[in-house]
Amino acid sequence: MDFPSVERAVKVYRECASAPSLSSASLQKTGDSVFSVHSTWSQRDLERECNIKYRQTHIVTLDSNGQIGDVIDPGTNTELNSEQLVRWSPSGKLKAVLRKIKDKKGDEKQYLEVWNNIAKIHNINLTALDKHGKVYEDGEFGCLEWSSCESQLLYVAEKKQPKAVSYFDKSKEGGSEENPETDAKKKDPEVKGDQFVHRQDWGELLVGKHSPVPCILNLQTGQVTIPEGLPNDVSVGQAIWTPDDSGIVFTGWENEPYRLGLIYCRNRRSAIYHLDLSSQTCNTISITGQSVRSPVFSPDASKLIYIQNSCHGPHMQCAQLIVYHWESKETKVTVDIVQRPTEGRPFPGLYVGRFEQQCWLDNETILVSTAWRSSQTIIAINICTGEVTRLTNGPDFGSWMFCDIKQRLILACRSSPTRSAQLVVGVIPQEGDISCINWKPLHESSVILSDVIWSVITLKPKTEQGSDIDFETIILKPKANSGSQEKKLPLIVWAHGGPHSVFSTGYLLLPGLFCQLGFVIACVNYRGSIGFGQASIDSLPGFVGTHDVKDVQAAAEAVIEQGLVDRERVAVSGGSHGGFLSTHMIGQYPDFYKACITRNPVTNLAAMLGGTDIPSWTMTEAGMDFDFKIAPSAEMYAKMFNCSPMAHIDKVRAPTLLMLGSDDLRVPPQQGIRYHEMLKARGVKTRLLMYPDNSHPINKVDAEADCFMNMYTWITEHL
Ligand SMILES: CSCC[C@H](NC=O)C(=O)N[C@@H](CO)C(=O)O
Repeated sequence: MDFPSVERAVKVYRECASAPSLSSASLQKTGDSVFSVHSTWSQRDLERECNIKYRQTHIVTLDSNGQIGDVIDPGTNTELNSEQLVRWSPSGKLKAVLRKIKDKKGDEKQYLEVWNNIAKIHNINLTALDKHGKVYEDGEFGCLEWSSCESQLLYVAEKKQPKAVSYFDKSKEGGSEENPETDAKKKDPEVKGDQFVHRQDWGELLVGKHSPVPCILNLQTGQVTIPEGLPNDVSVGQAIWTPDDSGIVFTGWENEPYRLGLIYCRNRRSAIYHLDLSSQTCNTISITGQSVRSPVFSPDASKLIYIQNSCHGPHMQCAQLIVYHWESKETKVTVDIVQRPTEGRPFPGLYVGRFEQQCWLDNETILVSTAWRSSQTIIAINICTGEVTRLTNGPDFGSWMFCDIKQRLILACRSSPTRSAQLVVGVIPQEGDISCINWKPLHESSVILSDVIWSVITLKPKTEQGSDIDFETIILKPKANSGSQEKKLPLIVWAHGGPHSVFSTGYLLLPGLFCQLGFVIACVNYRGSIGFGQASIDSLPGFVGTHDVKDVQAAAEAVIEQGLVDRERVAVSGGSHGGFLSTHMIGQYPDFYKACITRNPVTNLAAMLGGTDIPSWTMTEAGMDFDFKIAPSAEMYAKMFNCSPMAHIDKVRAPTLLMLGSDDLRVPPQQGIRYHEMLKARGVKTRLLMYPDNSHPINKVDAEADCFMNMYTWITEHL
């Protein structure tokens, strides 16, 4: 078959990959019925080989009926290159900015700035103060919070460690014997012989983040303090002020007995703490032995909410929403885990990482985005009754991210497989059905794939698979061919990672690209994906390599049955656990798949146990309980090996492209390297691409673009 040329693929990549993705967006009230919307975006710059960040501002007015009036785009897009965190003060009059700048010597410095509407009014060189290490700007621990009186800022930074020196460092000798007291005052404490002590960090994408502590900057004095009374052996993150600024509340993750990688893993043992700043006493608010996160106070300060799920088992789970009454200290589960959604009660449960800073519609209702089958949807939760109302459910956009709420004006970002991100605003009705929102776009999507159509099909596993849990597949088809019988198209079957994650019907870059180039794409949300109830998640551990494999195959067959696809030209793709599935598919269905492309695949769970930052994952997914002190037996290793793609290596015939990130701590590159070597030794065509300075996602701009072109040439050569 004639595939579009490589030049055409480059052109399509340039177009589709130019779609910016939203980093953050917030609403500010700037006058009577006038709001400004500030959004920051990230966009690939193929010429500079980096992601650029820029800010966009829109003005939204409300009419006399309180409905959206005008949307004004003053056209003030500005590139940002040094802002790490931005936070508006409660009054909206001040803006705090954490900035990272390289000095003349090339050393990185962090500054905390405060701006009013005219100019910068404070600039504190945090690096020079030397009270702590780097400030955390990530989505797991990071925070930047104004006290209610707007005179203090709370953030999280790496705890300062005593300087480690050699026993043989002569420059450290001398002074102390002559005048130990004055010398000690001059110098920070030094520890001899600790230079090479291993300090464990929080793993993949959190490298160098070991021991976060809360830090308070007093804007009047310019001084930073690290509060006393913090619990031992706990990593502090997501810190907020108590309503009267007398204390702080934060999430504390246990460091002991050792840290397990945190990113994509919402099952780490943690607790919500309250530290009283004057008495320096710290108490837990949540129950122990759970995984909790994201504490937020209600506007009237009477309630604190947070998210909770088990710290055992799968790495992503359906969560509970907990309400803690600040005065009475009573705790209530207001939204519980949903095992199986039903037709009458379709809400599949909560799958939430962190609440937005402003998530309260009023003192009873919060707004949050969550996975809902194959979509990402915004829901309103009445925290007193636990009632859940779905606010977004239209046919055109499958992914809705809640951004901010001011009064009843809601800001959201939506996308679909054929339309890249678009900011929208709406007014939540004061009375009646709160889901009746007239959404008004602030701009057009920057990329529209007009040659692609998409749909979602629901599939049930066959009876012999002993389960009645259904699953879904998102199908992308080239429009030109979608109704005709003329020429059958090649199919790429795509499996997501996790395994407990999900493809949502938002903008999907790689599937969209291949569809633009004439492929039918099936993105399979096999059983175990999030958004389908906890029973679906729990059905997979112990059956990886079987249930998920069968679901992926059933999805491929179902798409073929629709008559559009040539069953002789089917390829499979996926990264991470999706790579585990891709390599399983070519091992278990060697006649069916004609090519395989895979990113950082898990190929042998037994071998991965000793190399990954999350050894717990390998045991859990193989169906065994993880314990921090477990030393697996030969039987356990056998179990892990037997459910791995490597156990099927002798049957593989499909040409296989492996793309590996050299710095991946989650799935060590050796997983892919060994698989590649085994294929080579068996005479199976294979190619391995190793991307330096890339980790699990392989998302540096040049690497990602190269991955796509190699995927395209590999598939077109072999289908
Ligand atoms: C021990 S790594 C297992 C696979 C990994 N799971 C969690 O980190 C994975 O599949 N990652 C996904 C993200 O969820 C990916 O697509 O990279």
